[in-house]
Amino acid sequence: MLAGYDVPRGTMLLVNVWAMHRDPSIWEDPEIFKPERFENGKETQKVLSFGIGRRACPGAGLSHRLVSLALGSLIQCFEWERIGEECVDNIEAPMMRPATPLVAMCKARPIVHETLNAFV
Ligand code: HEM
Repeated sequence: MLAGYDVPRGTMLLVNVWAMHRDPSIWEDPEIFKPERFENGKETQKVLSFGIGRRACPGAGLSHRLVSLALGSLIQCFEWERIGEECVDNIEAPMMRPATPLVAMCKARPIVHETLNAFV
């Protein structure tokens, strides 16, 4: 029995986490980018990107660190610029890709040259 439904043993259940993460009965302004909603651990228990419970992703801690490191490095080491004036298109294509690719220009910041020069 699961949420009132009789689910036979061995049934494969697919959870629509995409829809749950955009459910207005669970989130305030679900479509708005509001990273502050997660400040001080608020709302983090509602994020299911890594699953939940006994079969949750054991790589979640590693992934959080790696994504933070990669994003931080991209921001710290490069200056980023859009190459057009059009607004960023948030419409998604299947598999959560943007429907229109975001094309940007990046330029290494001086810290990158200084760091690389230190090794030559
Ligand atoms: C952004 C990166 C990642 C995401 C979004 C992600 C997401 C997930 C999800 C949704 C599951 C299924 C949980 C469930 O069945 O309820 C899972 C399972 C799993 N993940 Fe990840 N994962 C990521 C990275 C990693 C990494 C880096 C590792 C290993 C180093 C890893 C190892 C595993 C393993 C072994 C399972 C199976 C756990 C089990 O069935 O008991 N994942 N992951």
